[in-house]
Amino acid sequence: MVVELYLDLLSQPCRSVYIFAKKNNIPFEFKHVELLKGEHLSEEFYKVNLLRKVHALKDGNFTLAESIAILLYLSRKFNTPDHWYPSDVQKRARVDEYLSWQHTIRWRVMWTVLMPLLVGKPFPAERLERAVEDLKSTMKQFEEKFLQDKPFIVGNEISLADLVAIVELMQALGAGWDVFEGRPKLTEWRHRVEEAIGKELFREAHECLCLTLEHKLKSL
Ligand SMILES: N[C@@H](CCC(=O)N[C@@H](CS)C(=O)NCC(=O)O)C(=O)O
Repeated sequence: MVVELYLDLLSQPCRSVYIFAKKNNIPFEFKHVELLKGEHLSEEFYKVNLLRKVHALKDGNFTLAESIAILLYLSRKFNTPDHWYPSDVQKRARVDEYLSWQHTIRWRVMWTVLMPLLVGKPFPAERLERAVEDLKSTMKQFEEKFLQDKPFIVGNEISLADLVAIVELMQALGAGWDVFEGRPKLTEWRHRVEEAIGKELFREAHECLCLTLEHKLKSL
C-alpha cells in the first residue's frame, strides 16, 4: 500500500510535499482536496485530518498533519539523500532554524498578498502599506540571516529549508507580488533552487497556483 497524500497544489505547504515526494521518487497516491470547493471541511477529510487543513498524509492506519512533520516523516521513511535534511548536527540545526522561522514569511505573504484575494477586495491603502513594509523587512531578514552569500540556505546543496522557502515566495509571485524584483541575490538563489528541483517539476507544481491567482486578480 502506498502513502496517500491529501493535497491541493494551490497551497504552498502542499507544493513542498508534492515536489519532495516526486523529486525523490516516493510512490504516493494523490488525493485531491479542493480548498476552493471547501472539500477540506468534509466529514471524509476530517477522518484524515481533524485540523481540517491540507496538507495531510495517510500511511496505512497512520495519519499525519502539518507539512513540516510530513516532510520529515517522508525523508526518514524513504531515507532520502542526506542533503535534504543533513545528518551533520550543525547543518541539520540550520535547516531546523529555518523551518522554525518560516512561519514569519508565511504570515507576511498571507496578509500582504493573499488576504485581499481571499476576501475579494483590496486592502485599505494604509494597511496595505504597513503589510508591504513588513514583507520587505522580512525578505531582508531572509537574505541577511538565512541566505547570506551561500548558494543555498545550508551551503552548497538544496535542503528542506530551500524547498519550504521557495514555495512560499512563489505564492507571493503568483499573486502579482514579485518579491524577487530588485533582489539579485534572491533571484539567483531562486534559479538555483529551480534547477536543483528540476524546471519541469517546478513548473508542474506551480501551474495551478499561477492560473488560479491570475484569474482571481482579474476579478478584483
Ligand atoms: N502549518 C500547516 C498549515 C496548513 C494550512 O494552513 N493549510 C491551508 C492551506 S495553505 C488550509 O488548509 N486552509 C484551509 C482553512 O484554513 O480553512 C502546514 O504547514 O501544513
